[in-house]
Amino acid sequence: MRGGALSLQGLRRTFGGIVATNDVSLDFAAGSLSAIIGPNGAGKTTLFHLITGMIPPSAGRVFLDGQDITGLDRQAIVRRGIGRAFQVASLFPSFTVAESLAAAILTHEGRTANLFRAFPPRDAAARAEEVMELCGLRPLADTVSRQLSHGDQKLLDIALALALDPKVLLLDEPTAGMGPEERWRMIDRIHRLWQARRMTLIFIEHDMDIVFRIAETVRVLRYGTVLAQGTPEEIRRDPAVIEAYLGSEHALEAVP
Ligand SMILES: Nc1ncnc2c1ncn2[C@@H]1O[C@H](COP(=O)(O)OP(=O)(O)OP(=O)(O)O)[C@@H](O)[C@H]1O
Repeated sequence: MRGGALSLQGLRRTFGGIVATNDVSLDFAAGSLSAIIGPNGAGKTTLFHLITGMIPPSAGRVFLDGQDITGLDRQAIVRRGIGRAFQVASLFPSFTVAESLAAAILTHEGRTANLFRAFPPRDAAARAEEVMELCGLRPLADTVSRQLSHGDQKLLDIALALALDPKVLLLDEPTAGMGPEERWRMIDRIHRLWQARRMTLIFIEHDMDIVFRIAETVRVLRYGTVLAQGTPEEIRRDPAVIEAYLGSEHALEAVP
């Protein structure tokens, strides 16, 4: 089991007069797969920022495997095992997929001095191989990042996060900007990654079909607070969720 147990306790974050996150307490079991949903402005992305140390909470605490990680800086939190897919593929547009992954691994290990050697050390290269294999990026190993399709760039972003072997992986709208077919391919890929690695996976998603298809548990945010949480079936039938967010047609849909 590679997953870590994540516990959020009373997380609150304000921006001036705006309360983006208000007393959010949520538990994510080690190795679980959860979706976070909610209308625009519900505080989903802010919650990810608080978990990853991008911004400090105004109140509340974050625990990973029982250890308080509140207030640690981003790098320290990454080292503790919380990963997040950022749009990083485009940061090194002239690196190939394999080079980007090796660079991410070396940087993570604090061996940045080695970054510009002609060949990365064997272990970094081997781990880059492994992640490429896992993500289906092997055929694109020698492709320069800027030449990747939008979907493959997003996949590389996920691969870069995975290369650091996270216990908890956060994905913020991993299918944004994709057509229907590419979207399902991506979701299928993410689901298989989770099955292979069993990290704790938490993703923000607006597409309810995707959420209901793959999430084990769904957490619903509204106005910065937790409106509901439960299995997709429970959420689908929750009157507060139906009224606030989903619309009755989703509640009545048959599960595919
Ligand atoms: N840096 C910031 N400064 C001021 N207000 C902010 C900041 N970040 C977020 N907010 C506000 O906090 C609230 C929650 O925003 P957040 O981006 O977390 O919501 P979200 O659920 O991710 O929305 P979306 O689905 O549109 O991405 C919003 O009212 C937003 O305007």
